[in-house]
Amino acid sequence: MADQWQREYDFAEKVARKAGEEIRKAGESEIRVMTKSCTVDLVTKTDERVEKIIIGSLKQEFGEGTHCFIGEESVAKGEACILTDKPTWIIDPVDGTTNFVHGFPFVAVSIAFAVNKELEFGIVYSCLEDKMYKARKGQGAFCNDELIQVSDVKEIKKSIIISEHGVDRSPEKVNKIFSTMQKILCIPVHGLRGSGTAATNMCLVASGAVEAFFEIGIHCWDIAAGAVIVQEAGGLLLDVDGGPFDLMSRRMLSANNDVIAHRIIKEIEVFPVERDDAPTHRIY
Ligand SMILES: O=P([O-])([O-])O[C@@H]1[C@H](O)[C@H](O)[C@@H](O)[C@H](O)[C@H]1O
Ligand SMILES: [Mg+2]
Repeated sequence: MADQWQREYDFAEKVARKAGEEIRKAGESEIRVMTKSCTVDLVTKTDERVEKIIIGSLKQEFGEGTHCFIGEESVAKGEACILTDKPTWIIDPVDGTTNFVHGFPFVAVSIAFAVNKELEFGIVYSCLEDKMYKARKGQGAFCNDELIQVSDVKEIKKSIIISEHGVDRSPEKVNKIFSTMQKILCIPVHGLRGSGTAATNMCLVASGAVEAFFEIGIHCWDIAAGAVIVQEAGGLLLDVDGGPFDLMSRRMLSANNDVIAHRIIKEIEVFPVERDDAPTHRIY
């Protein structure tokens, strides 16, 4: 069916815009900060409220029980994080919570939709910049309705690379992250960056502002929507060791092309993380 999931796609954009408005308004008043797995893993009442608004609106539009949901704050409260073949929404209500708390101006709403474990579309609304990124499988990627494309740079020495350090601050992991960054910086690349939101980082790859973004320790809700947007903009997704991308593995490299991707992979010091769908999963 040609327009299958079109209603879901259109509605997701509306919901993302509404969620972004809520986040912008909430940022104008005092923000109540709480923590999750550790003292640097922040969450606010806005994260929880916006997730409820998104899931509530989707249930109201498409009916209770027709779709499954994986939402960052619902999983934090103990809901399962298992991707099945059923139509499933994968939601990060506030990607860049630390940015939101500090007033650092990159915060995104990330909404993806998967069927038979395949991503059908992704919406990333970078709400403080008012940039609506979206992509549907096979139909290109857009920012504010303009077609976007990854950069055509193939020389690593002419690239900008993004990585992030996440919230797990165990010294062995931090050492590996910074050792990787040092090696990449000294290739040398033009620069290293990080916006503080994985969803936005992926949109920066998709729109050609940077050549690659990788992270070990991200979650499916941080990257599901961005994954469609990068691919539809002509980029690729891989595991950080060069194997196939696995949404639930918490390991992801997105790049403009395979030359840049494989040059970065040579430098990445991989460390173990528990999968999102592991039965004993602890949230980081
Ligand atoms: O917690 P959150 O702000 O939704 O998401 C975080 C952001 O995407 C950050 O860029 C990334 O480095 C972390 O790994 C994520 O957990
Ligand atoms: Mg996130």
